[in-house]
Amino acid sequence: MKPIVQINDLSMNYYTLEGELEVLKDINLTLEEGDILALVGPSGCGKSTIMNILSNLITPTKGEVIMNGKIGYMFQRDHLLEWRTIMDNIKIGLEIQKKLNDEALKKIERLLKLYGIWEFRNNYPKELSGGMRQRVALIRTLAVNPDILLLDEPFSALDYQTRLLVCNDIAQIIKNENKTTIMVTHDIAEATCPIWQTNLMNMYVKFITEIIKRSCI
Ligand SMILES: Nc1ncnc2c1ncn2[C@@H]1O[C@H](COP(=O)(O)OP(=O)(O)OP(=O)(O)O)[C@@H](O)[C@H]1O
Repeated sequence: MKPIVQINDLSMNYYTLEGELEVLKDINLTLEEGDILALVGPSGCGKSTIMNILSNLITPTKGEVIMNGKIGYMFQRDHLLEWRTIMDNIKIGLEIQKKLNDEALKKIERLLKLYGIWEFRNNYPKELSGGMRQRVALIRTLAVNPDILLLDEPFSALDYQTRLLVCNDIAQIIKNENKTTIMVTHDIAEATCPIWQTNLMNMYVKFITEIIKRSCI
């Protein structure tokens, strides 16, 4: 089977007035469809740098990244527009891409009903809890039908208790929708949350140990 994500000998150096900063060195990995990759490491170890390279925002110093599919990006904060209803927030990506057709609307309806947001579709973001808002943000990302999900610390804006719940919640949705996912977190507990792990049969969680080791030196 053709890998959906392939990273070959990826290195990234930043050049600043203070000199050269080597952030990533010779990273290699392959993801098949449905795999989940957790990039775990403390602040400053290069997690956002990898995500920026994967989403083509910056060019690596060396190596190549092959993404065989459409990318959906979910950020730390939900970035819901407070003046739009939940439904209008979810539709926004499709509106921009001019792909808001009957099929897309049916998909949104299915996701909203399945993941407990349907009753809130005409509410405004401020009327929802932090966990629900994050679920809405994920549904908005899924609505444009991405093949590869990039999640950048998706739970870090939530309080600890909500985080535990939402992590399971989001993991379950991603598992159900069978999306190839790359998640950045500094929290090992988050990366190993039970639902990611029970998925070991058809998905797996990898740790980029090079990053963890390098940043702990
Ligand atoms: N544009 C840049 N120019 C110079 N140095 C940078 C640049 N972007 C990031 N860095 C440095 O590269 C290192 C890795 O940064 P990066 O943001 O990728 O880490 P991170 O693991 O995502 O951190 P955090 O968890 O705090 O977001 C840090 O030392 C940072 O200061």
